[in-house]
Amino acid sequence: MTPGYMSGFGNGFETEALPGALPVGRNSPQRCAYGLYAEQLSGSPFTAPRASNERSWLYRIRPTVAHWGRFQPMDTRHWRTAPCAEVAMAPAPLRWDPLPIPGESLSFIEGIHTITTAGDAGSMAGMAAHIYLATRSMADEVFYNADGEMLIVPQQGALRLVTEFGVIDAAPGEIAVIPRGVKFRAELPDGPARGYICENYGGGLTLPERGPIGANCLANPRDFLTPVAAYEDRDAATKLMVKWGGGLWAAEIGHSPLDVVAWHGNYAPYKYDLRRYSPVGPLLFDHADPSIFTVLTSASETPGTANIDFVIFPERWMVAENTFRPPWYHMNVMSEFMGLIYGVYDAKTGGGFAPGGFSLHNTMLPHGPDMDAFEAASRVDLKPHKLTGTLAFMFETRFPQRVTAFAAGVAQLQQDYPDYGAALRRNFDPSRP
Ligand SMILES: O=C(O)Cc1cc(O)ccc1O
Ligand SMILES: [Fe+2]
Repeated sequence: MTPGYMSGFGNGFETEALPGALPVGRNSPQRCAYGLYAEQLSGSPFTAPRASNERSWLYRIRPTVAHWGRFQPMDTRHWRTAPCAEVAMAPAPLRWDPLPIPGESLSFIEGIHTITTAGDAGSMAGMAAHIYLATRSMADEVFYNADGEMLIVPQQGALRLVTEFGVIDAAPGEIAVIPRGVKFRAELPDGPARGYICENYGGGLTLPERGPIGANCLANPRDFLTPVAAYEDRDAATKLMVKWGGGLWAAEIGHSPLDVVAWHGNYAPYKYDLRRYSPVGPLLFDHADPSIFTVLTSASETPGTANIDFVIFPERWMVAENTFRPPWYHMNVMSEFMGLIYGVYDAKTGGGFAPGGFSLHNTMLPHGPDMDAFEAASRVDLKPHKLTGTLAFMFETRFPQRVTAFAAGVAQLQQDYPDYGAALRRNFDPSRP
């Protein structure tokens, strides 16, 4: 089965898997078609301004209260939630080799390994950066996250996300976003899978303003795809898992809660192919701030200060004249978690930043190109040059990120990375302007 999608970002969508399942011109008829129940899922406060007001109406076989049970606490394994101060780490740049996918049986949920947490989930501010390592499809298990929205970045192996709203297939190079409160199961159509997750405790991810860029380029709304309604009518023992208040809880219920026959609204999961991103950049000289490559942003209450920016470093032409083209050396009030989906990242050509690996350049910690990248970029003949076959990304947040005990202790933490700066040679010669 190939999932069907509707195009557009944040549209008021409507979709029905059975004809006439959606009420016409109203949300709550006295009796819904086919004996369905109507249920509203609100992603924003009822009174949020129109531009940020998010809700959908779901017409389902049973309302969520009937999918409910007595929840028992589950082992959270390697999943952590902010605030989480497990270890004190000296200020240093940090980088990890890819975590291998283990041989043991791990579902998408069981395989979540938190690397950093930031802010405070209870205050609905901040985020966590996770790696997922999955070896088995979820079967008769459904999950939803009350603590945050999940931005999923596959790096190896595809995911099939069977959600209440419909089915999303996401392969490396694509991303999928599951809003807070949306139930889903993750299946592995190609076998073992690895990738990154940004768990967003704050306001929902949305498209950034384009400002003087105008009406086109960057991430274009029509490239975002939301699934058409698809439902399961299945009375079978099912484990419903909920992440709530930093804990994981499970209840046994007797039916699939993915039973939404029709829905309408603007609060729904979606996917996006990062290769559709149309970058805009420096055409003559200098290196622009990475904010030009923002795909999605989660606003905070302070204008211009994102709770999270999701930024990519895609294939693109480098044309700037008399310019050091890779990222400059810098210190940033925002903290930067980076991952590499494939290829080579232009600031780290020394081989230490591998696809599937990740790095953390925390609040006000200095970082920049490694020695190989600096030497090559300062001497290269500056012809127009295309960076090809590369896709890196950054989860950037206004909050400092705290490393988990797992990430601080794992064998893939590169012990020598904090010293890469020391390899940069002194070139100063006062007699040579
Ligand atoms: O540190 C990094 O590699 C990410 C980054 C890239 C860039 O082009 C400018 C600033 C920045 O933080
Ligand atoms: Fe940076």
